Amino acid sequence: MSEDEDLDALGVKPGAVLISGKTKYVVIKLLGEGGFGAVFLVQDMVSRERERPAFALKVEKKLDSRRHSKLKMEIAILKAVNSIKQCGGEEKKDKAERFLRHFTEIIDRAKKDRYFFLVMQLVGKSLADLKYERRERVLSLGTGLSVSHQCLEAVQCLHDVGYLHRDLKPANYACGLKDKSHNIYLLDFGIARMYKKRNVQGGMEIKTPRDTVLFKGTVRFASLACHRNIEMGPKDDCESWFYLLLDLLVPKGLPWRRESDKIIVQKIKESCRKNPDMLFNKIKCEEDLTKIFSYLNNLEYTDTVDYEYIYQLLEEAGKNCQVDLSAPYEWESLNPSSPLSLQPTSPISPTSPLTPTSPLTQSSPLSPIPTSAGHGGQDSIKK
Ligand SMILES: Nc1ncnc2c1ncn2[C@@H]1O[C@H](COP(=O)(O)OP(=O)(O)OP(=O)(O)O)[C@@H](O)[C@H]1O
Repeated sequence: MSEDEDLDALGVKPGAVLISGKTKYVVIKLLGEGGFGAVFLVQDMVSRERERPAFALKVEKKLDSRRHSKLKMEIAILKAVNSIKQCGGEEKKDKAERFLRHFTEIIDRAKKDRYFFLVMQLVGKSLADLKYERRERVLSLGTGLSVSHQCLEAVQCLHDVGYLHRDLKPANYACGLKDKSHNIYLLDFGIARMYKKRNVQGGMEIKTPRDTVLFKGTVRFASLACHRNIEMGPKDDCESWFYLLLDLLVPKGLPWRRESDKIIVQKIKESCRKNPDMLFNKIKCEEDLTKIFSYLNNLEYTDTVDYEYIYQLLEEAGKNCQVDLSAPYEWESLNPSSPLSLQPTSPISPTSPLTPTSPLTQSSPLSPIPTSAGHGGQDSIKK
Protein backbone atom coordinates (compact mmCIF):
# COMPACT_ATOMS: atom_id res chain seq x y z
CA MET A 1 0.00 0.00 0.00
CA SER A 2 1.40 3.42 -0.90
CA GLU A 3 1.98 6.10 1.69
CA ASP A 4 -0.80 8.11 0.09
CA GLU A 5 -3.33 5.28 0.50
CA ASP A 6 -2.21 4.96 4.12
CA LEU A 7 -2.87 8.63 4.73
CA ASP A 8 -6.19 8.32 2.95
CA ALA A 9 -7.16 5.62 5.41
CA LEU A 10 -6.22 7.99 8.23
CA GLY A 11 -8.61 10.54 6.80
CA VAL A 12 -5.99 12.96 5.52
CA LYS A 13 -7.33 13.76 2.07
CA PRO A 14 -8.89 16.66 0.18
CA GLY A 15 -11.89 17.99 2.04
CA ALA A 16 -10.73 16.74 5.45
CA VAL A 17 -10.42 19.20 8.31
CA LEU A 18 -7.37 18.88 10.57
CA ILE A 19 -7.49 20.57 13.94
CA SER A 20 -4.64 22.06 15.93
CA GLY A 21 -5.75 23.92 19.05
CA LYS A 22 -8.17 26.61 17.91
CA THR A 23 -7.08 26.43 14.30
CA LYS A 24 -8.77 24.32 11.66
CA TYR A 25 -7.08 23.49 8.39
CA VAL A 26 -9.07 22.30 5.43
CA VAL A 27 -7.13 20.07 3.06
CA ILE A 28 -7.41 21.39 -0.49
CA LYS A 29 -5.20 19.09 -2.49
CA LEU A 30 -2.09 16.92 -2.52
CA LEU A 31 1.03 18.84 -3.50
CA GLY A 32 3.41 15.92 -3.51
CA GLU A 33 4.34 12.79 -1.70
CA GLY A 34 7.61 11.24 -0.74
CA GLY A 35 8.99 8.19 0.95
CA PHE A 36 7.57 8.94 4.39
CA GLY A 37 4.51 11.10 4.02
CA ALA A 38 2.83 13.69 1.91
CA VAL A 39 2.49 17.43 1.57
CA PHE A 40 -0.93 19.03 1.13
CA LEU A 41 -2.13 22.49 0.30
CA VAL A 42 -4.37 23.62 3.18
CA GLN A 43 -6.27 26.74 4.14
CA ASP A 44 -6.84 28.17 7.56
CA MET A 45 -10.62 27.97 7.98
CA VAL A 46 -10.75 30.09 11.09
CA SER A 47 -9.00 33.11 9.61
CA ARG A 48 -11.22 36.12 9.03
CA GLU A 49 -8.95 37.51 6.35
CA ARG A 50 -10.63 38.15 2.99
CA GLU A 51 -8.24 35.79 1.31
CA ARG A 52 -7.87 32.79 3.61
CA PRO A 53 -4.19 32.09 4.24
CA ALA A 54 -2.88 29.02 2.41
CA PHE A 55 -0.10 26.82 3.78
CA ALA A 56 1.73 23.59 3.08
CA LEU A 57 0.92 20.81 5.55
CA LYS A 58 3.38 17.96 5.79
CA VAL A 59 2.00 14.82 7.36
CA GLU A 60 3.76 11.72 8.58
CA LYS A 61 2.19 8.56 9.89
CA LYS A 62 3.25 7.62 13.43
CA LEU A 63 6.06 5.18 13.03
CA ASP A 64 7.14 2.11 14.87
CA SER A 65 9.92 2.95 17.31
CA ARG A 66 12.70 1.61 15.08
CA ARG A 67 12.21 4.22 12.42
CA HIS A 68 13.38 7.82 12.78
CA SER A 69 10.70 10.43 12.33
CA LYS A 70 11.59 12.54 9.29
CA LEU A 71 9.18 15.21 10.42
CA LYS A 72 10.91 15.53 13.79
CA MET A 73 14.20 16.05 11.96
CA GLU A 74 12.54 18.64 9.72
CA ILE A 75 11.26 20.54 12.78
CA ALA A 76 14.61 20.26 14.63
CA ILE A 77 16.42 21.73 11.65
CA LEU A 78 14.02 24.58 11.04
CA LYS A 79 14.28 25.43 14.75
CA ALA A 80 18.09 25.23 14.73
CA VAL A 81 18.26 27.45 11.70
CA ASN A 82 15.94 29.97 13.35
CA SER A 83 18.17 30.03 16.44
CA ILE A 84 20.77 31.99 14.44
CA LYS A 85 18.39 34.95 14.79
CA GLN A 86 19.49 35.16 18.40
CA CYS A 87 23.15 35.82 17.48
CA GLY A 88 24.11 39.35 18.48
CA GLY A 89 25.86 42.07 16.46
CA GLU A 90 24.77 43.95 13.34
CA GLU A 91 27.02 41.98 11.02
CA LYS A 92 25.69 38.70 12.39
CA LYS A 93 22.10 39.95 12.09
CA ASP A 94 22.69 40.76 8.43
CA LYS A 95 24.10 37.30 7.86
CA ALA A 96 21.20 35.70 9.74
CA GLU A 97 18.72 37.55 7.53
CA ARG A 98 20.55 36.52 4.38
CA PHE A 99 20.49 32.89 5.55
CA LEU A 100 17.03 32.64 7.07
CA ARG A 101 15.26 33.75 3.91
CA HIS A 102 16.05 30.31 2.45
CA PHE A 103 13.95 28.36 4.98
CA THR A 104 10.20 28.11 5.26
CA GLU A 105 8.55 29.46 8.35
CA ILE A 106 6.97 26.97 10.77
CA ILE A 107 3.35 27.99 11.26
CA ASP A 108 1.98 25.20 13.42
CA ARG A 109 2.39 21.54 14.29
CA ALA A 110 0.29 18.89 15.94
CA LYS A 111 0.38 15.31 17.11
CA LYS A 112 -2.66 13.11 16.48
CA ASP A 113 -3.28 9.51 17.54
CA ARG A 114 -1.96 8.05 14.32
CA TYR A 115 -0.02 10.84 12.63
CA PHE A 116 1.93 14.09 13.07
CA PHE A 117 1.64 17.17 10.96
CA LEU A 118 3.67 20.30 10.38
CA VAL A 119 2.16 23.41 8.84
CA MET A 120 4.62 25.60 7.04
CA GLN A 121 4.87 28.54 4.71
CA LEU A 122 3.70 27.69 1.21
CA VAL A 123 6.28 28.07 -1.53
CA GLY A 124 6.09 27.93 -5.33
CA LYS A 125 7.51 25.68 -8.00
CA SER A 126 10.67 23.67 -7.52
CA LEU A 127 13.80 24.44 -9.51
CA ALA A 128 13.35 21.09 -11.24
CA ASP A 129 9.94 22.20 -12.51
CA LEU A 130 11.07 25.71 -13.42
CA LYS A 131 13.94 24.29 -15.43
CA TYR A 132 11.75 21.63 -17.03
CA GLU A 133 9.23 24.20 -18.17
CA ARG A 134 11.84 26.11 -20.18
CA ARG A 135 11.98 25.18 -23.84
CA GLU A 136 15.77 24.72 -23.59
CA ARG A 137 15.38 22.65 -20.38
CA VAL A 138 18.04 24.82 -18.69
CA LEU A 139 17.95 28.16 -16.94
CA SER A 140 19.66 31.19 -18.49
CA LEU A 141 23.22 31.77 -17.32
CA GLY A 142 22.27 34.83 -15.23
CA THR A 143 19.35 33.17 -13.48
CA GLY A 144 21.21 29.87 -13.05
CA LEU A 145 24.31 31.41 -11.46
CA SER A 146 22.31 33.69 -9.18
CA VAL A 147 19.93 30.92 -8.10
CA SER A 148 22.91 28.62 -7.42
CA HIS A 149 24.40 31.33 -5.21
CA GLN A 150 21.20 31.34 -3.13
CA CYS A 151 21.14 27.53 -3.05
CA LEU A 152 24.66 27.49 -1.60
CA GLU A 153 23.77 30.12 1.03
CA ALA A 154 21.08 27.78 2.32
CA VAL A 155 23.60 24.93 2.51
CA GLN A 156 26.13 27.14 4.30
CA CYS A 157 23.51 28.03 6.89
CA LEU A 158 22.63 24.40 7.46
CA HIS A 159 26.30 23.50 7.90
CA ASP A 160 26.79 26.43 10.29
CA VAL A 161 24.14 25.00 12.60
CA GLY A 162 25.71 21.53 12.43
CA TYR A 163 23.62 19.66 9.85
CA LEU A 164 24.23 18.09 6.46
CA HIS A 165 21.30 17.91 4.03
CA ARG A 166 22.47 14.85 2.06
CA ASP A 167 19.82 15.14 -0.65
CA LEU A 168 20.46 18.39 -2.48
CA LYS A 169 18.84 18.48 -5.91
CA PRO A 170 16.71 20.92 -7.95
CA ALA A 171 13.51 19.20 -6.76
CA ASN A 172 14.38 20.10 -3.17
CA TYR A 173 14.64 23.84 -3.81
CA ALA A 174 11.68 26.06 -4.69
CA CYS A 175 11.08 29.71 -5.39
CA GLY A 176 8.80 31.78 -3.21
CA LEU A 177 5.32 33.02 -4.06
CA LYS A 178 4.20 36.55 -4.96
CA ASP A 179 6.72 39.12 -3.67
CA LYS A 180 9.09 36.28 -2.71
CA SER A 181 9.52 34.96 -6.24
CA HIS A 182 13.19 36.04 -6.26
CA ASN A 183 13.80 34.02 -3.12
CA ILE A 184 14.96 30.42 -3.18
CA TYR A 185 13.93 28.00 -0.39
CA LEU A 186 15.56 24.76 0.65
CA LEU A 187 13.05 21.97 1.38
CA ASP A 188 12.96 18.40 2.63
CA PHE A 189 15.32 17.62 5.48
CA GLY A 190 14.11 14.02 5.67
CA ILE A 191 17.60 12.48 5.53
CA ALA A 192 19.59 15.33 7.04
CA ARG A 193 22.15 14.38 9.67
CA MET A 194 23.93 16.16 12.47
CA TYR A 195 27.62 16.03 11.65
CA LYS A 196 28.82 17.98 14.67
CA LYS A 197 28.46 17.23 18.37
CA ARG A 198 29.10 19.12 21.55
CA ASN A 199 32.50 18.42 23.14
CA VAL A 200 33.39 18.48 26.86
CA GLN A 201 34.43 22.12 26.64
CA GLY A 202 30.95 23.00 25.37
CA GLY A 203 32.13 23.77 21.83
CA MET A 204 31.07 21.93 18.67
CA GLU A 205 33.28 19.39 16.94
CA ILE A 206 32.89 17.16 13.90
CA LYS A 207 31.76 13.62 14.70
CA THR A 208 34.23 10.80 14.15
CA PRO A 209 33.46 9.32 10.72
CA ARG A 210 31.78 5.89 10.69
CA ASP A 211 33.65 3.06 8.94
CA THR A 212 30.95 2.45 6.41
CA VAL A 213 27.75 4.20 5.53
CA LEU A 214 24.72 3.11 3.49
CA PHE A 215 23.92 5.01 0.30
CA LYS A 216 21.38 7.74 0.98
CA GLY A 217 20.17 10.48 -1.32
CA THR A 218 19.61 10.67 -5.06
CA VAL A 219 21.86 8.82 -7.49
CA ARG A 220 22.08 11.69 -9.98
CA PHE A 221 23.25 14.23 -7.40
CA ALA A 222 25.10 12.05 -4.86
CA SER A 223 28.73 12.84 -4.08
CA LEU A 224 31.44 10.31 -4.82
CA ALA A 225 31.92 9.65 -1.09
CA CYS A 226 28.24 8.67 -0.92
CA HIS A 227 28.69 6.23 -3.83
CA ARG A 228 31.75 4.82 -2.07
CA ASN A 229 29.85 4.38 1.25
CA ILE A 230 32.21 6.79 3.01
CA GLU A 231 31.00 9.21 5.71
CA MET A 232 29.83 12.47 4.21
CA GLY A 233 30.86 15.91 5.39
CA PRO A 234 30.05 19.50 4.33
CA LYS A 235 32.14 19.15 1.16
CA ASP A 236 29.82 16.37 -0.03
CA ASP A 237 26.74 18.59 0.15
CA CYS A 238 28.80 21.10 -1.83
CA GLU A 239 29.64 18.47 -4.44
CA SER A 240 25.90 17.69 -4.81
CA TRP A 241 25.25 21.44 -5.01
CA PHE A 242 27.78 21.65 -7.84
CA TYR A 243 25.99 18.88 -9.78
CA LEU A 244 22.75 20.78 -9.18
CA LEU A 245 24.33 23.93 -10.62
CA LEU A 246 25.42 22.02 -13.74
CA ASP A 247 22.00 20.41 -14.03
CA LEU A 248 20.42 23.87 -14.05
CA LEU A 249 22.89 25.44 -16.46
CA VAL A 250 24.44 22.99 -18.88
CA PRO A 251 22.46 22.20 -22.04
CA LYS A 252 21.95 18.44 -22.26
CA GLY A 253 22.62 18.17 -18.50
CA LEU A 254 24.96 15.99 -16.51
CA PRO A 255 26.92 13.32 -18.42
CA TRP A 256 25.27 10.54 -16.34
CA ARG A 257 21.71 11.92 -16.71
CA ARG A 258 20.47 8.88 -18.61
CA GLU A 259 21.91 6.35 -16.15
CA SER A 260 20.15 5.14 -13.05
CA ASP A 261 22.58 2.41 -12.07
CA LYS A 262 24.61 3.59 -9.06
CA ILE A 263 27.82 1.87 -10.16
CA ILE A 264 27.72 3.23 -13.70
CA VAL A 265 26.98 6.74 -12.42
CA GLN A 266 29.88 6.45 -9.97
CA LYS A 267 32.23 5.46 -12.80
CA ILE A 268 31.21 8.44 -14.93
CA LYS A 269 31.61 10.78 -11.95
CA GLU A 270 35.10 9.36 -11.38
CA SER A 271 36.05 9.95 -15.03
CA CYS A 272 34.81 13.54 -14.74
CA ARG A 273 37.21 14.14 -11.84
CA LYS A 274 40.08 13.24 -14.15
CA ASN A 275 38.63 15.05 -17.11
CA PRO A 276 36.33 17.91 -15.96
CA ASP A 277 35.75 19.09 -19.56
CA MET A 278 33.18 16.29 -19.81
CA LEU A 279 30.97 18.18 -17.35
CA PHE A 280 30.59 21.51 -19.02
CA ASN A 281 29.55 20.89 -22.61
CA LYS A 282 31.44 24.08 -23.54
CA ILE A 283 29.28 26.49 -21.52
CA LYS A 284 30.56 30.04 -21.38
CA CYS A 285 31.70 30.12 -17.77
CA GLU A 286 33.55 26.81 -17.89
CA GLU A 287 36.82 28.24 -16.58
CA ASP A 288 35.40 29.66 -13.34
CA LEU A 289 33.26 26.59 -12.76
CA THR A 290 36.27 24.32 -13.25
CA LYS A 291 38.01 26.24 -10.44
CA ILE A 292 35.07 25.56 -8.12
CA PHE A 293 35.04 21.89 -9.08
CA SER A 294 38.75 21.38 -8.48
CA TYR A 295 38.55 23.29 -5.19
CA LEU A 296 35.75 21.00 -3.97
CA ASN A 297 37.53 17.86 -5.14
CA ASN A 298 40.49 18.60 -2.92
CA LEU A 299 38.47 18.91 0.29
CA GLU A 300 38.38 16.25 3.02
CA TYR A 301 35.57 15.14 5.38
CA THR A 302 36.63 17.45 8.21
CA ASP A 303 37.48 20.49 6.08
CA THR A 304 35.59 23.74 6.50
CA VAL A 305 34.32 24.88 3.12
CA ASP A 306 35.41 28.36 2.02
CA TYR A 307 31.96 29.43 0.80
CA GLU A 308 33.12 33.01 0.21
CA TYR A 309 35.65 31.74 -2.31
CA ILE A 310 32.88 29.89 -4.18
CA TYR A 311 30.57 32.94 -4.14
CA GLN A 312 33.44 35.01 -5.50
CA LEU A 313 33.98 32.55 -8.36
CA LEU A 314 30.26 32.60 -9.17
CA GLU A 315 30.39 36.42 -9.31
CA GLU A 316 33.44 36.25 -11.56
CA ALA A 317 31.69 33.75 -13.81
CA GLY A 318 28.84 36.26 -14.14
CA LYS A 319 31.22 39.12 -14.95
CA ASN A 320 33.23 37.09 -17.44
CA CYS A 321 30.07 36.07 -19.25
CA GLN A 322 28.59 39.59 -18.99
CA VAL A 323 25.42 38.51 -17.24
CA ASP A 324 23.80 40.51 -14.46
CA LEU A 325 23.36 38.33 -11.40
CA SER A 326 21.07 40.88 -9.75
CA ALA A 327 18.57 40.90 -12.66
CA PRO A 328 15.06 39.46 -12.14
CA TYR A 329 14.79 35.73 -12.72
CA GLU A 330 13.19 34.37 -15.86
CA TRP A 331 9.97 33.47 -14.06
CA GLU A 332 9.71 36.95 -12.55
CA SER A 333 9.51 38.68 -15.92
CA LEU A 334 6.80 36.43 -17.34
CA ASN A 335 3.39 37.83 -17.96
CA PRO A 336 0.86 36.81 -15.29
CA SER A 337 -1.33 34.80 -17.65
CA SER A 338 1.56 32.57 -18.66
CA PRO A 339 1.50 29.03 -17.25
CA LEU A 340 4.99 29.67 -15.92
CA SER A 341 3.89 32.65 -13.92
CA LEU A 342 4.17 32.45 -10.17
CA GLN A 343 1.52 35.01 -9.44
CA PRO A 344 -1.84 33.54 -8.50
CA THR A 345 -4.37 34.14 -11.25
CA SER A 346 -7.01 34.99 -8.65
CA PRO A 347 -7.33 34.68 -4.89
CA ILE A 348 -8.44 31.50 -3.19
CA SER A 349 -12.08 31.89 -2.39
CA PRO A 350 -12.62 32.30 1.36
CA THR A 351 -16.09 30.89 1.21
CA SER A 352 -15.75 27.73 -0.81
CA PRO A 353 -12.23 26.44 -1.03
CA LEU A 354 -13.35 23.19 -2.57
CA THR A 355 -15.78 24.31 -5.23
CA PRO A 356 -14.96 23.12 -8.75
CA THR A 357 -14.51 26.74 -9.80
CA SER A 358 -11.71 27.13 -7.28
CA PRO A 359 -8.79 28.91 -8.95
CA LEU A 360 -6.31 26.26 -7.86
CA THR A 361 -5.76 25.19 -11.43
CA GLN A 362 -2.75 23.43 -12.90
CA SER A 363 -1.31 26.75 -13.94
CA SER A 364 -1.59 28.23 -10.49
CA PRO A 365 1.54 28.53 -8.37
CA LEU A 366 -0.37 26.84 -5.61
CA SER A 367 -0.44 23.66 -7.61
CA PRO A 368 3.18 22.88 -8.40
CA ILE A 369 3.63 19.94 -10.73
CA PRO A 370 4.72 17.02 -8.50
CA THR A 371 8.49 17.25 -8.71
CA SER A 372 9.23 13.58 -8.39
CA ALA A 373 7.16 12.79 -11.45
CA GLY A 374 8.29 13.26 -14.98
CA HIS A 375 11.88 14.42 -14.59
CA GLY A 376 13.36 10.92 -14.30
CA GLY A 377 16.13 9.45 -12.14
CA GLN A 378 15.78 11.91 -9.32
CA ASP A 379 14.13 9.84 -6.61
CA SER A 380 15.71 9.79 -3.18
CA ILE A 381 16.91 6.67 -1.40
CA LYS A 382 16.04 7.41 2.21
CA LYS A 383 16.12 4.17 4.17
N1 LIG B 1 6.41 24.46 1.87
C1 LIG B 1 6.00 23.89 0.73
N2 LIG B 1 5.21 24.56 -0.13
C2 LIG B 1 4.81 24.00 -1.31
N3 LIG B 1 5.16 22.77 -1.71
C3 LIG B 1 5.94 22.04 -0.88
C4 LIG B 1 6.41 22.56 0.37
N4 LIG B 1 7.16 21.60 0.98
C5 LIG B 1 7.18 20.56 0.13
N5 LIG B 1 6.45 20.80 -0.98
C6 LIG B 1 6.25 19.91 -2.14
O1 LIG B 1 5.76 18.66 -1.68
C7 LIG B 1 6.42 17.58 -2.32
C8 LIG B 1 7.03 16.61 -1.30
O2 LIG B 1 7.84 17.38 -0.43
P1 LIG B 1 9.15 16.87 0.31
O3 LIG B 1 10.19 16.61 -0.73
O4 LIG B 1 9.50 17.84 1.35
O5 LIG B 1 8.62 15.56 0.97
P2 LIG B 1 9.19 14.12 1.04
O6 LIG B 1 8.05 13.34 1.54
O7 LIG B 1 10.41 14.06 1.86
O8 LIG B 1 9.53 13.85 -0.51
P3 LIG B 1 10.69 13.02 -1.26
O9 LIG B 1 10.74 11.64 -0.66
O10 LIG B 1 10.24 13.00 -2.73
O11 LIG B 1 11.97 13.78 -1.13
C9 LIG B 1 7.42 18.19 -3.27
O12 LIG B 1 6.83 18.23 -4.56
C10 LIG B 1 7.60 19.59 -2.76
O13 LIG B 1 7.92 20.50 -3.80
